[in-house]
Amino acid sequence: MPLGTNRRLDRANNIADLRRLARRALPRPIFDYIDGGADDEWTLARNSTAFTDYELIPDVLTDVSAIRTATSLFGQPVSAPVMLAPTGLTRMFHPEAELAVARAAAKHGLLYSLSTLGTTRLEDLAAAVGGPKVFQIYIFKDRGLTAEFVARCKAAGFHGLALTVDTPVAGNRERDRVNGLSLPPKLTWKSILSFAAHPSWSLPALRGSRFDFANVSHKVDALAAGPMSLFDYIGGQFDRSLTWRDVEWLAAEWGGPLAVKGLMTAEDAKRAIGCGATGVMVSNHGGRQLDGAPAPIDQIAAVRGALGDGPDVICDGGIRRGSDVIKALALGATACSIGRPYLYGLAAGGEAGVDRALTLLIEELERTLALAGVIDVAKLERRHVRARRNMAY
Ligand SMILES: Cc1cc2nc3c(=O)[nH]c(=O)nc-3n(C[C@H](O)[C@H](O)[C@H](O)COP(=O)(O)O)c2cc1C
Ligand SMILES: CC(C)CC(=O)C(=O)O
Repeated sequence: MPLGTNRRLDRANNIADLRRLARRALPRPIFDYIDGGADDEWTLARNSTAFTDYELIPDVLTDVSAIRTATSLFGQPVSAPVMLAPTGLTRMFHPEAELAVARAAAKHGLLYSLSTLGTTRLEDLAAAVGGPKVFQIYIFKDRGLTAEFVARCKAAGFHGLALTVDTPVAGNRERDRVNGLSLPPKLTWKSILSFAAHPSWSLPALRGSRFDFANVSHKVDALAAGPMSLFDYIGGQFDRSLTWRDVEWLAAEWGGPLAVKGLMTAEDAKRAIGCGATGVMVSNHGGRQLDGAPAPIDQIAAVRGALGDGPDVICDGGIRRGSDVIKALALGATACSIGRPYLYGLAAGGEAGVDRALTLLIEELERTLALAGVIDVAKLERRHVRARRNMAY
């Protein structure tokens, strides 16, 4: 880790500070890949700003000397209602990649999820890091891969699966188009200058591949022909003919905790549970797919209302503060999941940076609970949150 990194991380007071550090650490096309969203990035912005439409209503004089944040997710005990969302291509952001993220999650007792398009083999991750973990599934045109993932996850001891259903085609990420982002990056004068200006990113990149989709590359060698955009990769490989029958098939084949990730409505949430899922991740992929989709936080109360108490309802997207998590829980979520917040930390300082991101969010969450006069996340109720405007929720 470059000298002074720890000091810079310690001085980061919030996720926005870590984002600034990540922006400095990464070549622009790589930062934009993390930070950006689809089309006009309306949904990306809305995911976070929607939290400001809710007020927290505190209780006072409730003796908050002991605060409890523990809960369970995908059937596993976790220390707090925050999980790490799956993110592809993690090695692009730091050479320690998924192992750094999973180690920091395990240190905090939080659930980690590994993407199908991660850059670490699922067996290697499971062998190296204890702690609750979930594998995220993209269904490829080569359907044999899906059955293979299920068998490999069972053998490696993954605790759950998340099936992503919001990516039949790639969202239109214009920052990536403008930057000409490709895998591996094309060497143009502009990209060479950007990489040269960020030696702490570029030198490890020269020593090893940062662009290997480690869990699928034995079957899918699409990148071998040379640089390819993510749009072309997804267009060529992902199966767009998915339907609810595939959820039924996966639930039966896996037989364990399964969340459908990327749905937005109470009706679809009910269908997911009807097909055998044990939970849902209410998500628009962090504003990277359908621009114009509503913010997950605005859908939580309806989804919980439709599902009743049992299933996991995870609010995914836009969370930047511990208080956001508290609002989601009061509206009915079991937990929240975060993507960019930990990736900013990773880019800023590897495992220590992810640790910093998680520490900040958990401290904020505990402080918010104490200030709201609630001693246990399980005791958060609808009356602790109020729509600021005249919103139907
Ligand atoms: C760089 C990046 C890569 C992602 N890769 C995946 C992925 O491989 N599979 C997936 O289901 N979601 C992926 N996502 C979406 C996240 O799982 C999550 O839904 C999103 O980041 C939540 O929004 P947030 O970043 O505001 O927390 C990715 C998000 C980012 C930022
Ligand atoms: C490798 C990508 C398909 C990962 C992803 O889902 C994303 O960039 O949002």
